Formats: sequence, C-alpha cells, structure tokens
Amino acid sequence: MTKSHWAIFTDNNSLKGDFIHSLQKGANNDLKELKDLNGALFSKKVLERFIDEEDRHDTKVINVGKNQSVKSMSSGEQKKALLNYLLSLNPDFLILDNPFDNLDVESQADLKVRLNQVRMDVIIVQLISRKEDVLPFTDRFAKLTGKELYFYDNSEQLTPIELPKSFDKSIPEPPFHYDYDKDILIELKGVSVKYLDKAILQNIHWSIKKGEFWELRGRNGSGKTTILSMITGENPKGYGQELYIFDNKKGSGESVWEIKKRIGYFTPSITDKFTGYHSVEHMIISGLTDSIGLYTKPSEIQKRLAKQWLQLIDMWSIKDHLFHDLTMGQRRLIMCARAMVKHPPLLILDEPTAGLDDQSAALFAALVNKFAKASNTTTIFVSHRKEPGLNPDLIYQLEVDDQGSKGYVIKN
Ligand SMILES: Nc1ncnc2c1ncn2[C@@H]1O[C@H](COP(=O)(O)OP(=O)(O)OP(=O)(O)O)[C@@H](O)[C@H]1O
Repeated sequence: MTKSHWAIFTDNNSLKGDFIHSLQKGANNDLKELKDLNGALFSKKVLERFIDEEDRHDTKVINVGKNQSVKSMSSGEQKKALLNYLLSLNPDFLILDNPFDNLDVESQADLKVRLNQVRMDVIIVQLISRKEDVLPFTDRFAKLTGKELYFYDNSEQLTPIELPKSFDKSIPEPPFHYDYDKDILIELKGVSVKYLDKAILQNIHWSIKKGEFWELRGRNGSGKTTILSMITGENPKGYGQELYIFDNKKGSGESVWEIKKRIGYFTPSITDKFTGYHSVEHMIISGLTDSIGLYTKPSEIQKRLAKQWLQLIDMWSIKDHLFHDLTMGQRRLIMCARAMVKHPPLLILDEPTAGLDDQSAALFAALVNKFAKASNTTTIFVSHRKEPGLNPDLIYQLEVDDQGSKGYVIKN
C-alpha cells in the first residue's frame, strides 16, 4: 500500500520537542494514524547523543565496522550513518528533524534519493523550517504553531516569507582598540592536510585581509572545519606549514590565547553552553568579558554598549528577559551580536543559520551584512546553503577531488 508522507512546518514558536516526544510515545492525537506504530527519530540531538556515548564509553553504534569516529566524520557522512542505522531498526515511521541542515547540495540530493528509495517501507514525517526542503513525494502538510497543528492542502498555502526591514541604526563603536595593525590577518601558502592516507586539503592558498567579508563554501567533507580549526588553533595539522595567523607562523611559539583573543567565533552549538539563568542584557555584556555568564557588576560603559546593541537588533524592550526563554531565532541574533560587540579583528560564523526558519535566517543575514560592511572586522561566514540575502564581497570555494580539496577565490 502506498504510504502518506508528512511535511510539518515549524518556526521559532513551534513547541517541536513536545511534539516529537508525543509522536514517539504514541500520544499524539493529531496524527492518529501513527499512534500504534513504532517511530525512530533522525535529528541533530540524536547524533550528538551517539557522539557523546562514543567519547565517553568508546561505544560504536552507528559506525560499527568503520575506523573513523562519528565526531570526525563530515556532516554528510554522519547523517548517512545515522539514517542507515535507524532504517536497520525497521521503524514504521521516521521523524526527520530538519534533515537537510548542515548538508551541501550534493549530500542533500543523496539523502533525498535514499529517502525516495525507502518511502514504500516507512512513513516519513519531516519537520522543516525551510520551504525548499519539502520532499517531492510529500502529500500531507501541516504547520506546528505552539503546540497546535494546523493542516493545509499544500505548502503554497503557508504564509509567505516577510523579509525583515534592514537594521536602520548604526553599528555601535568598538569598545577598545586591538594592537594588530597589519593588513593581512591570516595567510595560507600551499597548505595541505591528510588524515591517515586520505588527502583532505591540497595546496591551499588563501590570504585574508583586514575588513574583508568572506563566505567559505564547499561541500560536506571538503575541509572547511579543518581550515577553520587550524586558524583558531584547535587543529595541529598546520604546524610546520606556511600558515600565518596574525603574522605569526604556526608553531613558532605563538600563544593560542593571544590568537583566541582576536577571534570572535559563533556556531549554533555554543548557545547550548549557556544553560544558566542569564538575562538578555547580561548575555551581550558577557561578550565583552569572554565569560559564560556575568560574575561582576557591569560598568556603566558596558551597560551603555549593550543598550546600543540591543536597540540595533530591536530587543531593548526584552533586556531583562531570560535568554533561555527566548525563541531560537532571537537567541541566535543575540549570540551573533555577542560575538560582534568587541569588534574582534576576525569574526567566524560557522553555519550560523542552521535550524532557523526562513524569516529568522533572513534577519540574521541582514545583521551580518550590516556589521561586515560597517566595521573593520574581517568576517568569514560558513554555510552550505546559498543564504538568501547574504552579501559577501568574496567567496572562498573548496572543490573536492581525489588529491584533496583545492580552493578558488570568487569575487561576488
Ligand atoms: N580526526 C580525523 N580523522 C580522520 N578523518 C578526519 C578527521 N577530521 C576530519 N576528517 C575527515 O576530513 C574530511 C574533512 O572534514 P571537515 O570536517 O573539515 O569537512 P567540512 O567541509 O567542514 O564538512 P562539513 O560541511 O560536513 O562539516 C572529512 O572527510 C572528514 O571525515
């Protein structure tokens, strides 16, 4: 019998966790046909749980028979491994929570082919925040608002995206001056990286200058994280190579702490570190002190700066709200402003829009455009999607081949 497949749209206001939980428990009254069936969940959180188990107990579950740890796989490789494992459990339905996030175009296509192959055997319930992610064979549509499910005949009936007004206030001034005045911040001259016998990067030349706005693009596994982690000092592969970070050759006794001081870094998982009760205002101020939370009374200058940033992102009226009570889109904007507040010489935004709905992603891109143009900070935005509205000056494109990825500079 042909099965029906669902696309359930979610946005910042959807109580997605509760919905997933009720589906898995067979307690959801809206999708009655799934009630007595056996469901499996494909989500980022499930993947993280397997990675954590592997880290702590050395248990292999989704990568049985493979030499590589799940953590070191690219996003495409991780998702493939998770899907194969879940399908081996023979579920009646599969809940896919934003399955295409973090995947490049080719890996998205691979995943779509695989899902198309299994759609006769398993009901697919897709929870998605981007319209372009709807699987072509989907025939049932709904939107989750709060905990209510509203049904539609097709995805076109859902509300169109309203593009945000661009931020009309100016970017607040830098709070202090960094003692780095050279034009080139980062330089890779013929850098190559191998893991075991596998070539990952091949003869990479990339010169990153003051004030530039870059997008780093490349398919899953092309080596984007490898390059970024060599820059931030977390990956030793750069030692002994012609890699210059703030004018210091890698491995020449440079201080990792000095490097980190000059880099603002944001990736969505950083948000998870802030588990305590922090107000919105304190979150911004903690960007000036590099701390998780605030342990001393903020100065008037710090408070004034936080006010300017919150006015810019239109959140001054909620300055006393608790960060963890906000929607995901609001939290991301705050975290982004938090990374910008010091005007670091280099700002790295690693897949910052993953999991956001169209509207929140557009707002986020507008903030990044504004900051990148109006500040002296060099910005590197890493994303798999061509982010609508993002307007970088330059693109560093990694192209994979058998000898590892090569890099090309494209002027936008
Ligand atoms: N410690 C490691 N050991 C073995 N292989 C590794 C290790 N770290 C990364 N790799 C491999 O290097 C390649 C590049 O990985 P990297 O994470 O840099 O890619 P990426 O472009 O950031 O991918 P994604 O977009 O999926 O995050 C992948 O094939 C990955 O499996």
